Amino acid sequence: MPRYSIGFDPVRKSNYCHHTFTSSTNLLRCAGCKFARYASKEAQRAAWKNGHQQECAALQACGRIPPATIRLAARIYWKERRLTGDGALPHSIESLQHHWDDLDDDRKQSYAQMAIVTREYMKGSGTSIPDAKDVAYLLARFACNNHTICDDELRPKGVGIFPLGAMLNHSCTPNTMQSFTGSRIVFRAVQHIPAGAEATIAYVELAATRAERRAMLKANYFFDIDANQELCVTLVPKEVRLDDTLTLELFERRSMTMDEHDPELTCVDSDTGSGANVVRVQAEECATFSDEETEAGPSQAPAGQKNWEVKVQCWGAAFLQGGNVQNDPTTQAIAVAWRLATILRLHASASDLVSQGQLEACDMIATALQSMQDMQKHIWRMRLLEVQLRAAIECGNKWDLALDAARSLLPFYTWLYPKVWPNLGLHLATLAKIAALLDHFDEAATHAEAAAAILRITHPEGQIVQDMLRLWHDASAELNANAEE
Ligand SMILES: C[S@@+](CC[C@H](N)C(=O)[O-])C[C@H]1O[C@@H](n2cnc3c(N)ncnc32)[C@H](O)[C@@H]1O
Repeated sequence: MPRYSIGFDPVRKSNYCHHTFTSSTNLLRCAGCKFARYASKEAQRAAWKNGHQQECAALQACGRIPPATIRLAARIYWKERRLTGDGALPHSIESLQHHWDDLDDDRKQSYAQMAIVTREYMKGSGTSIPDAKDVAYLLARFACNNHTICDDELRPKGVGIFPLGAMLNHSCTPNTMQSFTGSRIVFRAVQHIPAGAEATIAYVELAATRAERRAMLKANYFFDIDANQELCVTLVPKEVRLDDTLTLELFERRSMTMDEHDPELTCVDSDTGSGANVVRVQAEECATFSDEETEAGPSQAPAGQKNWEVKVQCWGAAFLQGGNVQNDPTTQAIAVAWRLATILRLHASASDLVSQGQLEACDMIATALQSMQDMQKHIWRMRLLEVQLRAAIECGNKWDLALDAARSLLPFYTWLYPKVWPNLGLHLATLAKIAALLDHFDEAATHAEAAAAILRITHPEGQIVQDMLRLWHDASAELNANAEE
């Protein structure tokens, strides 16, 4: 099955080959477009045959680098024209869902404009140009079917269409994950899958509330995780063990009921067990507040002003547990919403500061976390801690703070991700490294061992597995030496 992939721009200071997607410190630059980079002469020759010949001419004529999706669309046409000679796209691409009829007018318009840009760009190659409508549909297909090609630490390198991989449906409790070996997509089982079961992946970030995941899936993939529907599913022909790579062959139409056991995330503190009803009481409450803080407290934002929209439904409970909620839910909800609006504002400002390398973010996050003492299992506490961890690592001298943030994040990730999942493995690896740096060898050994156990499955060829095994070994040796003293 052919695959189509394109690298992101070099402005991201990437050091990977545009054909094989392997990293190298010694890349050859294309003498024509001066954009594409290759790990070897062989890779360069293969890329040339796979569409770079036309791409190179188009890039030179264009004078700037178009966005990755536009380059990918053009590349597919060039590659397929070479294969079929008539410019028609193969059935494996044509049969991918585009959901055109579900798109609103703005999005249709946006794809139509991108199609015009794609055609303009393709003109520079001297080849014939596909119909604008076909290009717009192809771009719509990308949105529901493409995969972001990432490195082992989940940093994006490029984008690709893998027609067979695009057959996998979404589940919030997936049994499979995708990873990349060079430009190849590989699906690995993250749990035991019996023969005949459906293979599923996660289309969206799993560390999100159910309401957020549902909204993202509706907006981008046009289905509702609450609705049972019949659709084409990908089956696993024979039993797959936990760390096996999947062979996907069978397709069948089945009714989907996969979301029944999807855990619902709320901020309800499971220790107290209270508050669950409050979430229901407030289920439809939604308040919009001005971004400006006023002494009078929350106020409805004037039209046109930047708003924070705060949905009370998924987080009101823990905070409200002490209050007499049944008597006055709306007042209570607005008070909570106001507090959360402040937290969201601090989170957004601190994230901006960290991206710009400014380190006041740590103090800002500390203030926001302080105001969430009574919301221990709240999703926004997790997000604040994530920014705090990034900020503390960026500082380079706040390792105690980084360790505290990483420790506090672990229960969230253990709770939200499947037991074997790359984000969980990578977080354990970060935790192990920080603990080792601060001479907490016991903790470093425990987390490095746990990280290696997960990453061995999710990244079997990754250097990170070797790093974790070495760290585990070294930290254990330090512990033994300390015990003998
Ligand atoms: C990448 S395609 C997956 C393959 C798709 N089932 C097909 O037959 O072409 C993504 C589309 O599949 C459908 N889909 C994927 N997961 C689903 C799910 N859990 N429930 C309902 N529809 C789903 C949605 O229409 C979505 O836009």
